[in-house]
Amino acid sequence: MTERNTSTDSPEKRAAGIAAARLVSSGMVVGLGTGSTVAYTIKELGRLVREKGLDILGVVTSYQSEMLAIEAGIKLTTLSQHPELDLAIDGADQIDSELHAIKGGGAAHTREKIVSVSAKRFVVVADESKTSTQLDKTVPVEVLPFAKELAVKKIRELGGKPHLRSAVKKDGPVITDNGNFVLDAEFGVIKDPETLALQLSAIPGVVEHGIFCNVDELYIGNKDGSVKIVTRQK
Ligand SMILES: O=C[C@H](O)[C@H](O)[C@H](O)COP(=O)(O)O
Repeated sequence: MTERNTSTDSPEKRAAGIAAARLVSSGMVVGLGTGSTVAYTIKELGRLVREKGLDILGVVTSYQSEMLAIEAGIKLTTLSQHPELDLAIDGADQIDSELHAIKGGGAAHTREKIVSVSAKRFVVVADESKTSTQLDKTVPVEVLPFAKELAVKKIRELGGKPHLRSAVKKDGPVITDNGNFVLDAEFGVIKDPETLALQLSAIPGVVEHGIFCNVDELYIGNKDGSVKIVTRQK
């Protein structure tokens, strides 16, 4: 697992995050992702709520995005109250040319996947450094603590090298918002993300993994403030 860069002062991330906020209009129920890029979207939506009367409901994907949304003044709802969302916006750790993404650098990918699949449209915001022709970053796999050894064995059988993610400023493993462990699995270049996604999902005790095959659009921010939009070919 490479070190997480959550710098909050990035012109590229800001450009992408703010551009995606323009997709949101009054009356929408919006999935709010987790991480430093979508944080710009959440703050911008908060500004539009306060200054322009934007009337939306948000569904958060983590404790972090919940706190940010509350601070921004965005009204929140739940998937129980609003099971179908108009739009979900989130960041990614890596995204390939066919818009397969790896997420979960912040261990939020389980709720992020549930929220993104609940949305009619899923938009990823990122800077250029996240783009790649093929996926080759470690894949975060959230597992029930009870199932850790089985998951390690099964991931090895799939050709992966799993490592239990360790906490920072706490001894022992990272515990997700759902009370589980995260295995970061190295697979080298992932030639067929959709097949690997299905294989990981089939392991008993795997709660969710970080391969996302449901991205509709990618907003790539540049230093000069411009944004390139890539749409998935269906
Ligand atoms: O678990 C975390 C999420 O999947 C994030 O959306 C992802 O790690 C990207 O975060 P950032 O925008 O901070 O690079």
